[in-house]
Order: sequence, then C-alpha cells, then structure tokens
Amino acid sequence: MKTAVIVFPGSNCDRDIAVALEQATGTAPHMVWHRDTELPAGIGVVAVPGGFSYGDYLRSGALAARSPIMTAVREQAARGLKVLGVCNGFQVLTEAGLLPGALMRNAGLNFVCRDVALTVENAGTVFTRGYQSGEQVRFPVAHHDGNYVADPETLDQLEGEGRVAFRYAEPVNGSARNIAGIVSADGNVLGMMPHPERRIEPAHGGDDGKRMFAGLLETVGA
Ligand SMILES: NC(=O)CC[C@H](N)C(=O)O
Repeated sequence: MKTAVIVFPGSNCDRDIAVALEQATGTAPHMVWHRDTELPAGIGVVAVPGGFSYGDYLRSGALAARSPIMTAVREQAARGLKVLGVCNGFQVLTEAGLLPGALMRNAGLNFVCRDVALTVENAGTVFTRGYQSGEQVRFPVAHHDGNYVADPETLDQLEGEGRVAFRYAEPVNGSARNIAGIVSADGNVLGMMPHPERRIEPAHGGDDGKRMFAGLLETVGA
C-alpha cells in the first residue's frame, strides 16, 4: 500500500505527516510537489499537510487549492481515494470544494498554539476507527484560521449524517458547534485542524494520534 504527501510552497508539516505515515506502513510516502499533475499509481491514502501554503495569501489554502495536483486529488477522491487534510490541509480541502464550509480567522484574532482536548464524535469513519465514539484525545493545534463556519443547514446535515469526526471539548477558536474535524459525504475525505501527526510517540507528550494512522492504513490494507 502506498501513500503520498502533497507539498506546497509554504507547507511545514509535510515531514511530520510523512513520518507518521511511514511509522504506520513501514514505507516512506511519496512526496508529491504541487506542480505535479498526477498522483503516483496505486496510492491508497494522500495527506494534505499543515503549513502556510503560499504564505496564507488571499485566504489560507485558497491558492494551494488551485495548484495543478489538486485536480488529480479531486478526481481520485471522487473514486474513493482516502484524503487526510490536517490544519492547512483542511483549509485547502474546503477551498478545493472537497469539504463543505470554510475556516475563518480565529475568534479573538489570536494564533492558537497549544494542546487541546477533543471528543471523537464518530469512530465509525475510516479515519477514526482506531478510537471509541465519545473518547477524549489530546492533539496540538497551531493556527490562526481555524474557526469553522458553515450555514446552519450544512451544520445540521454534518451532525445528522455523523460527519463530525472530532469536536473540541471546549471552545478553542470560535468554530461553529466546536467542530474540529469533518468527513465528506462518502466518508473518504477528512479535514481537521488539530495535528494527530504531532502526537505519535511518548516524546511528543502522548501518542493519541498514532491510532488514526494505524486505523486508516488498516482499512486500505497496509
Ligand atoms: N499549522 C498550520 O497548518 C497552520 C494553518 C494556517 N495556515 C493557519 O495558521 O491558520
């Protein structure tokens, strides 16, 4: 099973997520430059990493969403490719139309950089199957544009369809209904602001993130 990590100018969590994927699969992921137009054949999971793609100009993730490689990511996602977007990756996926809603400037206008408690709302997704629904985990957050917004109908739909994967245990950035991570209608695309890849070994202060990569990769036969 092969994995890939997309690298944009300004990505800075690409290496961390590559380490998490390699730890889970035993194989280093393909690092795919944003200007590429095709994903390597046989990819089961692609990660869209955190960072400050294009310096967060215009809106965080807006320019990266228009990178050549995102056409391939969109096409493959429609065919069931698992896509994991973390932090700036979540912003890119909303800007690319792969997930609903948008990530706005944090309430309070501060960059928030700390560990947060999250509730796993739905352990039935391919990304959260390593957890129990209702379980609390701790991941770090580091962002200024993490304030998730969507219209009330979309929020109700996300809740009703079990597409809220993670919720902040307490307000962090002003996100509607404390939403921290959501999945697509088909369940194969996840976007989340907290960083599971920064919590995969005891030296990180815990390894709550490890089960996300292990569980995800089991579903695609790694
Ligand atoms: N760590 C990150 O991915 C940062 C995300 C984003 N550029 C923000 O600050 O909102």
